[in-house]
Amino acid sequence: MKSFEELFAELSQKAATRPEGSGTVAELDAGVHAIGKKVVEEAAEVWMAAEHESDARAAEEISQLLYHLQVLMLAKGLTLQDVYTHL
Ligand SMILES: N=c1c2ncn([C@@H]3O[C@H](COP(=O)(O)OP(=O)(O)OP(=O)(O)O)[C@@H](O)[C@H]3O)c2ncn1[C@@H]1O[C@H](COP(=O)(O)O)[C@@H](O)[C@H]1O
Repeated sequence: MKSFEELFAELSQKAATRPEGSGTVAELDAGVHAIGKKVVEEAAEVWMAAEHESDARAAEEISQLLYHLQVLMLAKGLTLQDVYTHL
């Protein structure tokens, strides 16, 4: 288990060091357009799980959406502070 901040730190490290086999690196290489499509797909899965599946499934889908949002932030060069400033 990890926090939002801990995941962002881990993904930032992956983006910088580009380890072999990292799905994050592959997704970053696919670019903003592809990552954006993944965000939309995951958001739809969150909606479907929240409406039709268990709370546990909804939580899992939400975690995946948060992951893909963080990858999009990294692809755009956005920091946590850039986002938090709007909360
Ligand atoms: N939290 C996540 C995470 N959430 C979702 N995903 C990715 O998002 C996909 C979402 O699953 P779906 O079932 O919706 O997708 P799918 O359509 O079956 O998958 P694809 O065919 O599109 O890959 C998963 O297959 C993962 O590729 C994640 N990939 C990585 N992480 C974490 O990110 C960190 C870095 O991971 P790597 O870069 O892979 O080392 C690690 O701590 C991981 O636990």
